[in-house]
Amino acid sequence: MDLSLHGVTVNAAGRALVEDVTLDAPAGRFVGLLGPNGSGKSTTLRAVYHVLKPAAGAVLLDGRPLDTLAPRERARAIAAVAQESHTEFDFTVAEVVAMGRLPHHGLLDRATAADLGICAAALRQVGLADLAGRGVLTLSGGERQRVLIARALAQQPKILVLDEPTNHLDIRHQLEVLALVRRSGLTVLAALHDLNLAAAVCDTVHVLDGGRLVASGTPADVLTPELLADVFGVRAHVVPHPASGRPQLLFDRLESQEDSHA
Ligand SMILES: Nc1ncnc2c1ncn2[C@@H]1O[C@H](COP(=O)(O)OP(=O)(O)OP(=O)(O)O)[C@@H](O)[C@H]1O
Repeated sequence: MDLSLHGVTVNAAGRALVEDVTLDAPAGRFVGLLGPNGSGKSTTLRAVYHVLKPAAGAVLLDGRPLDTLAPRERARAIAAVAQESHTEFDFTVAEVVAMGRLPHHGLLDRATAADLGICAAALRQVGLADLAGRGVLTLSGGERQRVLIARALAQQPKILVLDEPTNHLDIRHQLEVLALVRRSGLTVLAALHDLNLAAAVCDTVHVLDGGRLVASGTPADVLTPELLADVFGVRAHVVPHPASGRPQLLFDRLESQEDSHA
């Protein structure tokens, strides 16, 4: 399913948090949303998973405006893993993942054998099958993050919206989760802070700065030393990864940046 944003503006507290954002996430592509802290990544994603309503513009699924879809239709199309989504209730891991099946049933319907199979497969995919009976409050931050990804996969959406999906994950799990999401074949729109991971995994990236899109294209086109200096205020060298050929960034030490300001 194609996801596109057309001129999306989101206002709050009397100002535009994001303004006139237009981007496409074509079916099956992994699209990264990059930008410094406070640049509007989460706000943009919230407009996509319908927690915030754009003041102008539209979010389109296969060309249909998101707000013309019924809530259940939206929930079947889009699964989101938001930043710091946490629960105060001590549900088991299996119960949290089973919540991903709700858009496919009524709230009071019992889970079918097929649902249980889908949930078990999602937990296996994130490497947490052994923790199905554990209370989520007893999990580490990284384990909890993987449970939320399993819940999103169990939802069997067409589009995955991920806000910092590798937050809390160690390096092996960062690579595994992103590879798993890529293999899923779903349309993915993900806010990512790690620019090297973004360069390794994204088909296209879009960079926000001060609530506006300032660059869009392939990681190689976008992640240039000039953009990294202008938008992130860092000096970086871009080198090809020796195995994949994808761009990788080597950052200068802070001292040498201070020297350059002297
Ligand atoms: N409800 C709100 N009311 C007022 N300001 C808000 C609200 N939500 C977000 N903001 C502001 O909007 C800007 C963009 O926030 P957002 O969370 O989208 O940025 P981000 O790029 O995801 O940042 P980070 O990388 O730090 O997670 C920030 O300056 C933030 O303080």
